[in-house]
Amino acid sequence: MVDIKYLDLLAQKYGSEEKVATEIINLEAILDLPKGTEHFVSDLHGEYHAFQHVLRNGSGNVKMKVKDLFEAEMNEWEINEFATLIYYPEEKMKLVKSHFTSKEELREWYLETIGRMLKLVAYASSKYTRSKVRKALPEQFTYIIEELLYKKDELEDKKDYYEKMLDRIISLGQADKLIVGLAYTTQRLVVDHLHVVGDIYDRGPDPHKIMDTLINHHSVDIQWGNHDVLWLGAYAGSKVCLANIIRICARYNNLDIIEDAYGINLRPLLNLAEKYYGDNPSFRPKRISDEILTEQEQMQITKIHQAISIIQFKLESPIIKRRPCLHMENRLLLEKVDYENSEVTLHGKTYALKDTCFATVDPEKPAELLEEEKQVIDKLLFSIQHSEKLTRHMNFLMKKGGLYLKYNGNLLIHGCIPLDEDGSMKAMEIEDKTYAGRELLDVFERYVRHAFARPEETDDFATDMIWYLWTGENSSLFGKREMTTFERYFIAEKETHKERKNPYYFMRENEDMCRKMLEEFDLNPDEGRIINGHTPVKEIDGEDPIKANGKMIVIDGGFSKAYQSTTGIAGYTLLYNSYGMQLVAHQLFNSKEDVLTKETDVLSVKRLVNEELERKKVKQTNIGKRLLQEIDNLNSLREHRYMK
Ligand SMILES: O=P(O)(O)OC[C@H]1O[C@](O)(COP(=O)(O)O)[C@@H](O)[C@@H]1O
Ligand SMILES: [Mn+2]
Repeated sequence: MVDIKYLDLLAQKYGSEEKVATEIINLEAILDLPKGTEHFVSDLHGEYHAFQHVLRNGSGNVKMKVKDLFEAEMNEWEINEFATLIYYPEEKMKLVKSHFTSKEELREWYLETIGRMLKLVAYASSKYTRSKVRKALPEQFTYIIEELLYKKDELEDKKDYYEKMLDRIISLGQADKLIVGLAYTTQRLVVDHLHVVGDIYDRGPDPHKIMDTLINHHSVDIQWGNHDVLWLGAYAGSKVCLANIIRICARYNNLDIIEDAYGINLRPLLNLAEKYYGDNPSFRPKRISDEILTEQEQMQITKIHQAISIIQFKLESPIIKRRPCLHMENRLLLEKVDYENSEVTLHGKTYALKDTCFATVDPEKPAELLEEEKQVIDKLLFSIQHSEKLTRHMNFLMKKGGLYLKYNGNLLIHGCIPLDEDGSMKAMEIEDKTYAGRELLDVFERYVRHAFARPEETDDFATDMIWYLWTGENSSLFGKREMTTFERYFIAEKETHKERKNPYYFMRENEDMCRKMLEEFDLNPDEGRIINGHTPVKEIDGEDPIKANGKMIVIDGGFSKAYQSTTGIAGYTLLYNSYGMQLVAHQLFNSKEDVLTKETDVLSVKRLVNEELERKKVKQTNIGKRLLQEIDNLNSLREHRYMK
């Protein structure tokens, strides 16, 4: 049954039969174009520069296209230099231009470079409609570029016309801007859509810059990682999440993110830290190699790190007590400590404590915050909830993000789908109802959205559930039995540091299990795949990121510098274009300067995940389905309004 009101609205939009017909023809043409390229990244962990690099080179896609076009006329060095110009046009142009000694030389370079860039843009845009390409062009040059792009050299007089146009661009001093514009257009065209499979935040120095990049990106979605949810939780009013994000920033020497990027005053916390804490080897910041810190700076961070960790441990206690359904009583560690003998008993075994810093802990009421601690955390919460930039970033995370995504037949999820040992979906009882599998993830997400919409409520169930998503056994984002933060600070025995993983992380090697999980999400197991982040793939030990006969792909390859020694590489990305899926393993990214001066583009090794038997078209994608629906509606409009 056609909804008449809806048709009225459509009729207003199109106005005439010809316009409806034109739109139908247009949409049908789009359906037959090859599917656009999807780009998957995960576990960026604040490594903005490395992320920028894979975005700018389209995971090697830009260079591949340059080679396709120019291999015959350019040598390897020239190809690399040209590719670098596409990645970092402003900086590279400055370097290149500094070598020229005459105006004529520069003019020649402009003519050749702009000519090549136009060819590249034409090639990269061949699978898009003109209107889509137009949107990717630099606004101020749209007209000129379109003239140049769609030129036909055969006509002599036209050739003249184009040469004149290029000459004028150069003489009017517009060539640099045009080159920059064309470079960004190319970057944009090689990747149609970006998926970020979680963990933008923590450990690395620039998550806020990544967020700004994503906000400006033409087409992106995000599957929240446990670290992203931790930041969402803090913003949504969870004090324990807030203590965690500051603790992690202190641990990795990233307090600048809190202070400078988000404008939060850490003075009250520092005062508290100075009052109660001294040096402590367990709390010295990591990652001090790239930045020399004075002894005094290190000491300040060490003290803050202790102060906020103790606040965190104290804040965990009341949540665990008021939420028995979370079954986290074994994490009431401050209560378990024997303060007199400085030891703790875990799973029946007693361990000596080391590097303790319990100056603010009252053994009688270990989880009680001092008045000063209360004030500090309340002030911090007020500041982060009023940080303009953080508000923007968190709203964006909510708008573009979710716990999982079904996209073009695949399931994208940061962590796991909690399973029992026997491979069934692990059930959890929440507020008197039992959930498992997809339903469990859906209810988790509802709590996140509920808490986010009510930032003034700090102790309600939904807010506590965000913390559970960070650290709880049944959390699809964490997926481990317990988070052993306390043990790693205070107990030497490594056996206590182990975080036992949910069976999912072993069973995902099995094809049938992956098929079952795809079905749980109503996806076709013959065609779909699960795309995962979260657990670093240890290439170094021979671990394969492509699992379960290609049904499971794990793309956490270690953008995070802190984890690169475990993985042996510097991150994976996944590309999915009309020909199939390819996994790209990236080698270490040193710096932009290295790329610019030595043309040492990060070496990337590509591996085929699958090849499509027939080139995939837009009509077989999510967007295609939407377009088909639109065409249906337009046909109804024609039938009901114009065909009498
Ligand atoms: O390496 P760190 O800073 O000690 O952090 C370890 C903690 O991070 C986690 O691995 C979670 O972070 P990831 O999502 O990046 O794996 C916890 O399981 C663990 O307790
Ligand atoms: Mn993670």
